[in-house]
This record gives sequence, structure tokens and C-alpha cells, in this order.
Amino acid sequence: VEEFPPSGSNGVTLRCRSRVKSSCPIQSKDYALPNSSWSQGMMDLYSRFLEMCKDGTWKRIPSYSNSVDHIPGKAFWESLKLMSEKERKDTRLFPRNMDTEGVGFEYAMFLNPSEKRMVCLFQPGPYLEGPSGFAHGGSTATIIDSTIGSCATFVAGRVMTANLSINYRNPIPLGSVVLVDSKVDQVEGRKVFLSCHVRSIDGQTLHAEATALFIRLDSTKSLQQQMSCQ
Ligand SMILES: CCCCCCCCCC(=O)SCCNC(=O)CCNC(=O)[C@H](O)C(C)(C)COP(=O)(O)OP(=O)(O)OC[C@H]1O[C@@H](n2cnc3c(N)ncnc32)[C@H](O)[C@@H]1OP(=O)(O)O
Repeated sequence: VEEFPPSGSNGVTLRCRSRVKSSCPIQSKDYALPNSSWSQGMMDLYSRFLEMCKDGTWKRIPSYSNSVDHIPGKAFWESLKLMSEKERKDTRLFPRNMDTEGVGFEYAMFLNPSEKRMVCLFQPGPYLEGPSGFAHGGSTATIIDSTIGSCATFVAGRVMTANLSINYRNPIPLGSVVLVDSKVDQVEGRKVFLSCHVRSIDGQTLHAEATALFIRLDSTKSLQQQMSCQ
């Protein structure tokens, strides 16, 4: 199954992170692969999407624990000294900050480039509880922001969320599996407008719907430079 970006591209090949300088390339862990905490429903859905990847319509998106590892052409940015120390340091991507499998955000994303669409299979674990037995609204916002943000990133490049509006329609049971389905509706200059629906696997329950505005960052400046200008 083809991956996007392809394995071994700059987006996924890392240099060793250690105090001892080394240039040996290492592959960072891909968290969007099945683990023992995934329910049968999650596995079935994942297999279904993998099938749809076979003709190239959909692409499986790897997922790492640090946002820098996702930046396409990371080596290019580094070579121009446009990637700051702050961006390089050992931070963790918020939805990938729990080491124990199954307790937090379990998810895998698939991109349909021609439809400018990103779908995320999401299984919220027990540490995401809000109302008893159900996912916290902030965790739902997080997975929506991540899915929409990834969609905007793959379509438009480096972006930041400027606005995210969510209507919560039905609570999401912890341990269930939902589909977070997002797409780019419009691009106007630096503005990327997206929409998203969160539904149960059978499509019968609408859990949430959202709209978002992302702003494309000036590609000639690093994120750090842009933020320090404000
Ligand atoms: C593959 C892995 C990817 C991982 C995905 C993870 C996704 C996670 C995404 C996030 O959570 S990002 C973190 C949350 N977001 C922020 O912290 C953003 C904080 N805000 C900012 O940094 C700046 O406001 C921002 C970069 C969004 C825009 O600042 P700029 O100085 O670049 O743009 P500017 O203010 O000049 O606005 C550009 C245009 O957008 C418009 N605009 C900006 N913010 C807006 C807003 N909030 N609502 C409506 N319009 C807005 C603005 O009016 C203007 O329109 P016009 O060109 O027509 O004049």
C-alpha cells in the first residue's frame, strides 16, 4: 500500500536525536498502525480504507509523535536554517502524548487528494472522558482540529487554525469508533476554508459538525520567525 508522503522521503526520515551528533537516519515510530487496543470495528474500518488505497484513490497518512516530523521537505528547511531550535526540540504532538496504547487518542488518517478530503478513524480511550462514559468535548475538538489541519496542510502547505466552529450533536461513547470526515471547501489566497462531520461507523449518528478557517503561513519564513514577528 502506497503511503503519502512515501516512506524514506524527507517528511518521515529523521536524524538521530541524541546529545552525540550523528547522521544516521532513523525512522520515527508510526502511531497510525493497528495495535492491540484497536477494537474489531476500528480494525474492520482500517482494513476497508487500506483496500481503497490499492488503486491510489486514498493514501494512508503516517502519524508521528512530533509535528516537525510531519513537515514535508524538513531537510530542505533545515538546510536553509529556517527551522528553529524550538521547532527541533523534543516536544510531543498533543494527540500523541500518551505512551500507553488505547487510553487516549487512537486514530489513523486517510487522504483522498483529488477530493481534497481527509478522513480520520478515531477511537477515544478512557483518559479522554468528559461526561461519564463519553468523550470530552475538548478531545473531540482536538481530533477535528488535527484532521482538518492535516487536510489543510496536505492541500495548502503549512497552516494554522484561525477559526474552528463546532456543533456538538450527540455524545461520543468512549471506546466507540467514529469517522471524522473533513474536506477543503474553498481556498482564497492564504485562507483555506474547510468543513467536517463526525459520524458513527454506520453513519446513523451525527456526533459533531464543524467549519474552520486555516491561514497559510508565508513559505519564505519559518513558523518560529512568523510567531516572533507578532
Ligand atoms: C500533517 C500534520 C499536521 C498536524 C495538524 C495539526 C493541526 C493543529 C492546528 C492548530 O491547532 S494551530 C494552533 C491554533 N492556532 C493558533 O494558535 C493560531 C493563532 N493565530 C495566528 O497565529 C495568526 O492569527 C494567524 C497565523 C492565524 C494569522 O495571522 P497572519 O498575520 O498570518 O494573518 P493576518 O492576520 O494578516 O490575516 C490574513 C487574513 O486572514 C484573515 N483572518 C485571520 N484570522 C482570522 C480569523 N480568526 N477569522 C477570520 N479571518 C481571519 C484576516 O482578516 C486576513 O484577511 P484579508 O487578507 O482578507 O485581510
